[in-house]
Amino acid sequence: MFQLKWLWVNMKESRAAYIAALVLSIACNGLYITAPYFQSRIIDTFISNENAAANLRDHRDLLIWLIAGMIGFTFLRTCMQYACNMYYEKASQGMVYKIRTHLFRKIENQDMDFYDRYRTGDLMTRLTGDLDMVRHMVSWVIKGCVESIALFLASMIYFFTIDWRTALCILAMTPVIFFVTRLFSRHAGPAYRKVRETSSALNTAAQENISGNRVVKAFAKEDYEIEKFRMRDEEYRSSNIKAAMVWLKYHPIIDVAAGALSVILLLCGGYFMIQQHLTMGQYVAISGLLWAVSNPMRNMGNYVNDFHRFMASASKVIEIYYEAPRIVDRVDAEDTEEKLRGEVEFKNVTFSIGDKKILDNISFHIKPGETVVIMGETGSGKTSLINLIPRFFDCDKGEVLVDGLNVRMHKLHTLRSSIGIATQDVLLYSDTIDSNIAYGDSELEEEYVRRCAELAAASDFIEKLPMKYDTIVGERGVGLSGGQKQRISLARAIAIKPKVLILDDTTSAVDMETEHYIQQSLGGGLDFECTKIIIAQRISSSKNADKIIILQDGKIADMGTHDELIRREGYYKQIYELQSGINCKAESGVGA
Ligand SMILES: Nc1ncnc2c1ncn2[C@@H]1O[C@H](COP(=O)(O)OP(=O)(O)OP(=O)(O)O)[C@@H](O)[C@H]1O
Repeated sequence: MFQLKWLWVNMKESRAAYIAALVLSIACNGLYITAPYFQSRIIDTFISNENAAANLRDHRDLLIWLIAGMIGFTFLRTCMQYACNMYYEKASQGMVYKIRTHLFRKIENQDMDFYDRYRTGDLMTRLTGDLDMVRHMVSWVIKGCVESIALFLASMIYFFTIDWRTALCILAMTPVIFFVTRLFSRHAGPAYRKVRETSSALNTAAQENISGNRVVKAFAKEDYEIEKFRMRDEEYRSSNIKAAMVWLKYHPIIDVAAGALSVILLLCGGYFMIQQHLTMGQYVAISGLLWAVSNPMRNMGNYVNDFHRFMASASKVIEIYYEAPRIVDRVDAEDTEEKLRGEVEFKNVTFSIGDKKILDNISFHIKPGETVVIMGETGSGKTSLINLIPRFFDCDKGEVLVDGLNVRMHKLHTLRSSIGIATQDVLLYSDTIDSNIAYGDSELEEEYVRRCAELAAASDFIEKLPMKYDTIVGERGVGLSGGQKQRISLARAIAIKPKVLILDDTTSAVDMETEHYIQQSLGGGLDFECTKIIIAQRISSSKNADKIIILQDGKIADMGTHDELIRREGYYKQIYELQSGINCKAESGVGA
């Protein structure tokens, strides 16, 4: 029942409103017995009484009071019900708002590996469907249970005050309902957990499909994907049917038991009326209020259903709610704001993901303002290496230092906001080009945004777009070519005036001429001093670098300047010869 405790904790600010709503609920449902009470008094005094005509003549005031009471209490109950629903809504919306904001903050602050563990569709389900179920629990299920219990108790107390024998006969059905509901509850839990899992799988399939629609089209795999989605949909459908069948199996028993109450009343109530333990007015009052006993019995199954749905959803929400990132600010972290110069050093760094060693004993030093190019075969660990600088991951052994201070000792926000990264997978937001470059900084001057675009060789194509810098790019940059997206991503990294600029294969999709222009810009065009770490595969990118690091299977295979490396046998020399066509010429010479 941790889920219920968790709800209570999260209701802290809305607790008063919620308790007020619960109290009003109880009062409202208690008031349901007033109408039958007045009704029975009217019948017994003015209709079925042998002196009814005389009573009507002599006690007209009483009749008026009884009718006024009936209308007055009904009106009061309606007003209270209105206020009560308002409080429920306010409390539940307030609580869900708080949980949703907290969840989103949690997801935002998670480590990189969190996003490997959870799929986007699943996270979306937690933020939407699951949270809605939590709200449903607060504003509907608990409300319904409290109202049902209040109604049931108030009616039963009223029945006992009328005639304990008839009340006991009606109460005799309760154990049957209780037993059946318990049996149902045991089977409903697993069924609804399955529904929750299949719903998440369905959302994930839809999300991955929609975001990967280009690949689907490119491979003409629409039918394959439709079939895959249909299977998820089928699983979701059958899990829902199975859960519904559990309820359907028990529902008739509960319904028959609740319906039997009318027969019991007819037989027992009729008998006790003949025995003069009950008056006609009292019989009518019990009969008129019988629904207040049978409805809660019927509804119990629905509440149990919803309760299990809530338990399954709340468990998923709670999992993320308490998920703590491992990479956080240390208590003794230094605030190095304004002081960073851009010096980067790796000292015997080893890094693994799971059991797999990705980087092994890496050591190098980059002075502020230097340009360093990292090269190596695909999968050699280049991206993993640069990921350690802004602490997207922490290394297992050794130290990564920025300005002589271990990155773990920097405040995360200061460290990351001093590093500009243009990642390999370019992500643009469905917003204007201007907003994408000035990402999250509405104060950034338009002039400066244009300057950054110029440095990234993006201004020419932006100026040709229909709305120029106000052109809205589609989701993830749809509508732009790969090279155009890369250049906007580069402009965005430059716009924060970083102390360390990291480019992960950022110019792989641009033509040689544009790449040359970008190199010139980065070389002397920036109006701020920064260290550049560039992952590249082209010799044209590394020729003028202060240092080139060659990675091979997570180890530094070689390091030096362009001139030094082409004099040595190895990966760099091979790449150099390949790209400058030396081998080809030699080969063609041999063949001639
Ligand atoms: N999240 C991850 N979980 C497990 N292994 C990973 C993960 N990310 C990377 N790897 C592994 O780490 C190794 C290095 O990957 P990395 O992306 O750093 O290489 P890279 O040199 O940048 O490759 P590329 O040039 O293709 O971008 C690869 O073998 C890869 O499979």
